[in-house]
Amino acid sequence: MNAILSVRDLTVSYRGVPAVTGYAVDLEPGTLTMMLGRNGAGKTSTLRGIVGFLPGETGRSNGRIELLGKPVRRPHPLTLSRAGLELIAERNKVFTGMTVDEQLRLVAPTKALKNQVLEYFPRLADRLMVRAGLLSGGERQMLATALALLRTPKVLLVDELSLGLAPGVVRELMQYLRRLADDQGLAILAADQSVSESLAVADRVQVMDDGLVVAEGAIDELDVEGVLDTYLGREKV
Ligand SMILES: Nc1ncnc2c1ncn2[C@@H]1O[C@H](COP(=O)(O)OP(=O)(O)OP(=O)(O)O)[C@@H](O)[C@H]1O
Repeated sequence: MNAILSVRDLTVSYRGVPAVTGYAVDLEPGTLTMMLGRNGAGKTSTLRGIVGFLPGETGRSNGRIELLGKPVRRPHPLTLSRAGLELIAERNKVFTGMTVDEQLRLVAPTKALKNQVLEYFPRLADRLMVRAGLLSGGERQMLATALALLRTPKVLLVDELSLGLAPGVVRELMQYLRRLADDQGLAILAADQSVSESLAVADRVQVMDDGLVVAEGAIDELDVEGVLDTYLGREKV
């Protein structure tokens, strides 16, 4: 096992009310793990619990986390970002008044890295002078992903990249995740509700229900039909 991020016994609660119990995952470089589950299943809480809540937030997490072989004693989004783990949050925040180029330049350590990241997102490259507030939903997700990549993470956690987007755009974004795992060797854990688009790109799948992982496995081992029928409703792949 060559896990770059390892999580065991993660619990997440809000004001003492548990939202996630006993979560575990191992992420290896170059792999894409998709976390599926209905609204309220605990996907966002799991990802937030891994990176840690900020003081003032109601969420609390507990568990054993190892990043690059080192135990993470008090997870905090900023320290983990510096250590190589980025969370692209649901309804991520981009600065709507700044152009795409201004935001990329703010974060990019070098122009070469900015150009390298833009190669993944030709649509963004075409919209460099556009204010982020005028981008489409899919383009905003691309910008948020590009900004995360400029911090050169080793592990990417992605929350609902597909939220509110048309299936064609979702497929495109999922292909970016696949390529980032394949080309850059990133270990990616992405929570999503777009089942068929997620299954099309995943190496492994975790299904969450009511705060628990209720099914998981490599994509070729998983009883997809059974999981769909039991936990995810009637959508067919
Ligand atoms: N800030 C919060 N305060 C209190 N309870 C919360 C908070 N955030 C989430 N919860 C609760 O935790 C549980 C899991 O929610 P979570 O958002 O993690 O699920 P999810 O699978 O990401 O759902 P969705 O797909 O709708 O975002 C739900 O019962 C939710 O009501």
